[in-house]
Amino acid sequence: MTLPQPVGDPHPALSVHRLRRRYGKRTVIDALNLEIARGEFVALLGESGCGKTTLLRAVAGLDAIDGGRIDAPSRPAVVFQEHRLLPWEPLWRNVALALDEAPTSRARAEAALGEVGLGARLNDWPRNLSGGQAQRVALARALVQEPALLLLDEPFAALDALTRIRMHGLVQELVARHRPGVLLVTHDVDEAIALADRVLVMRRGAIAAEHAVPAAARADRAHHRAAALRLALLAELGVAADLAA
Ligand SMILES: Nc1ncnc2c1ncn2[C@@H]1O[C@H](COP(=O)(O)OP(=O)(O)OP(=O)(O)O)[C@@H](O)[C@H]1O
Repeated sequence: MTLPQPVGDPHPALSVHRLRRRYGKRTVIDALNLEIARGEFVALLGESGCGKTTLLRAVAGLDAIDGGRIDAPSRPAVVFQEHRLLPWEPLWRNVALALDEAPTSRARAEAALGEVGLGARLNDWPRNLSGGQAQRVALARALVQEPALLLLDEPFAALDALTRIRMHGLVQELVARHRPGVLLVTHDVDEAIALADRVLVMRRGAIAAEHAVPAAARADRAHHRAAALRLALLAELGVAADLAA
């Protein structure tokens, strides 16, 4: 007897089926479907107000939904645009608190801070950190939980260009080591191409387009395949092609 073959990943990091979210009478997310495999990096682009943050907050369990289903194997970890560190706790405790006071939480927090290059600052305070360093702590706090799904809501948007490039390198390293599924919300087309395996374009509350990112485009932003993808994404985002040159 031949059994039917399963479709897609049998144990995805995230599965969203016909999600709906309303604010009052306005439908902001409408019948949205999304699946992210373990170890897959997905970037979500879309013009302001199309519903990206609403989707991310629903997936994080921070907001109610009005219809459909969200399945994730465990609680996702989230990094926001602001670091959201507790100013009265030293860095190691800011990270350890994500582990609900497990007996090993201090050692694990220290290891996680080491991974983001802050192993020498364990007892320092959030007020003494630069914006990039604070986002490193936020990343350590997310990854120490060993999440199956990592949600990144424009985590580099407030950083200067050089720090942002360094953070891209760090995130690539960390994701390669920990292999969570990742959903990155960003406004930056180049950031999406540099980091993601797959880029989604959201429009009016649903996924309107989807592109796999060729490895050559990810590795080299000057590669012709990166340029072609960039133009296609900008066109889908409604940015005129002459601006994209
Ligand atoms: N709490 C709320 N109450 C009412 N409307 C809301 C609320 N939160 C968001 N909205 C509306 O829902 C729509 C989607 O908002 P959302 O923040 O998800 O967009 P976005 O794509 O993340 O935008 P941006 O890129 O500017 O962050 C917007 O029109 C917004 O005004």
